[in-house]
Amino acid sequence: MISEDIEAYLREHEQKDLLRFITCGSVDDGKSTLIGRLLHDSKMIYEDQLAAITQASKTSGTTGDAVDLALLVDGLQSEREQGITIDVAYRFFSTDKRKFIIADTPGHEQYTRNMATGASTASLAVILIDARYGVQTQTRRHSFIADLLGIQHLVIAVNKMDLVDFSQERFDEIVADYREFADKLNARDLRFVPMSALEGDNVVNPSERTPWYFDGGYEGVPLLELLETAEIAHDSNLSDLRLPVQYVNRPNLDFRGYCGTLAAGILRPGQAVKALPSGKTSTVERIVTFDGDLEVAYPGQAITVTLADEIDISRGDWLVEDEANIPLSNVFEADIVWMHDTALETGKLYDFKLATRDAAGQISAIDYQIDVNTLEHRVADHLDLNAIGRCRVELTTSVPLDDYRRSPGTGSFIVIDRLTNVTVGAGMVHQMLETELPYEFRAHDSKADVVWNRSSVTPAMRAQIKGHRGKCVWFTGLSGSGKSSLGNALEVELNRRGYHTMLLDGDNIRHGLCKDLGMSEADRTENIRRVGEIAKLFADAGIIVITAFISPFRADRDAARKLFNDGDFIEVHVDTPMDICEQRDPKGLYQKAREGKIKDFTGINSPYEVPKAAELTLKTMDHDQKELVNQVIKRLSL
Ligand SMILES: Nc1ncnc2c1ncn2[C@@H]1O[C@H](COP(=O)(O)OS(=O)(=O)O)[C@@H](OP(=O)(O)O)[C@H]1O
Ligand SMILES: Nc1ncnc2c1ncn2[C@@H]1O[C@H](COP(=O)(O)OP(=O)(O)O)[C@@H](O)[C@H]1O
Repeated sequence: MISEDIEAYLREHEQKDLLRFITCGSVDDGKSTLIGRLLHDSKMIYEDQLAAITQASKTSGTTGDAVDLALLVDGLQSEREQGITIDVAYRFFSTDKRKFIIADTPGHEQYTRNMATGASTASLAVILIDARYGVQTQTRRHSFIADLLGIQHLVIAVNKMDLVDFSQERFDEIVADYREFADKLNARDLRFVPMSALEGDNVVNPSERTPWYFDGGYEGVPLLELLETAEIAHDSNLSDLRLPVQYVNRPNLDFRGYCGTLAAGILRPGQAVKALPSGKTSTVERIVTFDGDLEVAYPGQAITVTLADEIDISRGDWLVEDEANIPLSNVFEADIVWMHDTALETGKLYDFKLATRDAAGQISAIDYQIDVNTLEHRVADHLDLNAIGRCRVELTTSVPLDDYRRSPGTGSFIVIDRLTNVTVGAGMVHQMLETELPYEFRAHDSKADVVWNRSSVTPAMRAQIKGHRGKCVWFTGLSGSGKSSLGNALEVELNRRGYHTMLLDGDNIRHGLCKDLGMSEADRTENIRRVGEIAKLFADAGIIVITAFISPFRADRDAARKLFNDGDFIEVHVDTPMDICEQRDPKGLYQKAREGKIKDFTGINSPYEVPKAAELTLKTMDHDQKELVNQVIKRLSL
């Protein structure tokens, strides 16, 4: 169609959606051959290029009589690698269903920064594995970097299947290995394809040599189809409106527009918005673009917005929903990829560009460096080129910020050397440490002067030495339901298996830490708050904490849960019916309560709010203790 009706061709292409992906692997894994094949089989190679590589294949190719498609890509690559700065090579191709941009970066460790750059705009990563060697150090490195940059779709292309006789057994083995490692990643969509890029199996066309790939257990589609159908529409954050203002457009006195790329959320005229950090509110009147006004704008679109009121907004400010409550922060944790030969220095003044805002600041501490090959955490006092570390950033002014995983556009930044103006690092915000509420919410309280002192040994490092992470198993249930007995049995079993544990039990804590508290609702809430904090400290020390408290209120349990990372707090409802607890009555408390001698007794004259979303519900009537303990251990996934 290109030659017959170029206009129609372009129109058709404009309508198609675009997938940006990154290919991770080295030439040895068959990466260049794979890219060459995608370009070739989707007819994106010019006739003269094909003629040239056909000729070159005869003289310098490695594929015998067949055309060596790797030459197409490697020709460019060697050129690039001679240069001092190796950028990311972007290649374009398209099929009937989608347009694609491939970010092609070299696979070696010294190109980590290039890979991070390529990955930062990609929605999907193709991770190449040589079927003969399986999951390698570099597979883990590539997957980790892709994951760090928030890529949610990983396609694991097990290449060179022709060299292992298209063995399903080998493929299964690699898939199992990879899955075990991928447990540590956040990516939510993992696909596996057995392939031979060289011979064309399962790249564009389904291969007859892997019938087992198509009969159920696996995706059963070639790589290209996976690329064409990967569900990326919902990857971007459509719920939190974020428009960082790039510049204010004032061509004449009648028009004032705020220009920027919508980083997250959906924007329509009429939307009530608030500017940050000022907190001033207004309503969107028009969404202006080069091609006319829009009724709706989506993330990634460059727009100019006009507002109903004249409020003071400048470059770097954000427009968000008027109801949004976004704290301003000047101290935060971030993962930083260092991109310059001169190492990162803590305490040195750098410029930071956060979305459209410029701010000065310093990297005040490096919590740890992540070994990109083993994913282990190490103590570090500087970061060399290509190193990645979890750092603490302190800006000289408070700014609105997002967590990178929630909104990459407003949760990332670059670090700039103030003297040379060169970009030396890129970062992803992980956590706000010191926040203040913007504008009218600000209040002064005496506790605001307390700073959070950090230790150089981090929870991750403590966990590494212990051989497991700290977690919390939170038993909740009526008095006499069996919390203490189960907690005790669980601790015995975990100890037997070599885990480091600590049991916190209601009766014991109330003799010491909480001896000032009674059984009123307020006192129970304070009791559980303290227990939650203590449990968190133990977990940070790398210990599996088991708590056995009635903890009757849902909000209190949820507050404890919030102290932990996702997956590290396991709420276990010991669900024993009230009449059974009352029959057991080991301490005679139910009887006393019935006689009116105890006021506020849980279940009788004080409420117990049954968990709605506990990780586990245990029926002590139906199973013996050993079985129940095993259920908990299984759920702990240690
Ligand atoms: N009024 C009243 N209501 C409930 N329980 C009472 C009360 N008074 C004393 N006890 C004893 O205290 C234990 C409960 O303490 P907790 O710290 O687990 O309670 S709470 O979570 O703060 O609600 C509880 O222990 P368990 O039976 O092991 O649950 C009781 O033995
Ligand atoms: N799984 C179980 N099946 C039957 N009885 C149990 C079970 N777990 C505990 N019990 C009995 O119930 C009583 C209360 O157990 P306890 O662990 O002290 O509960 P809690 O700590 O929730 O008050 C004890 O007499 C104990 O022997």
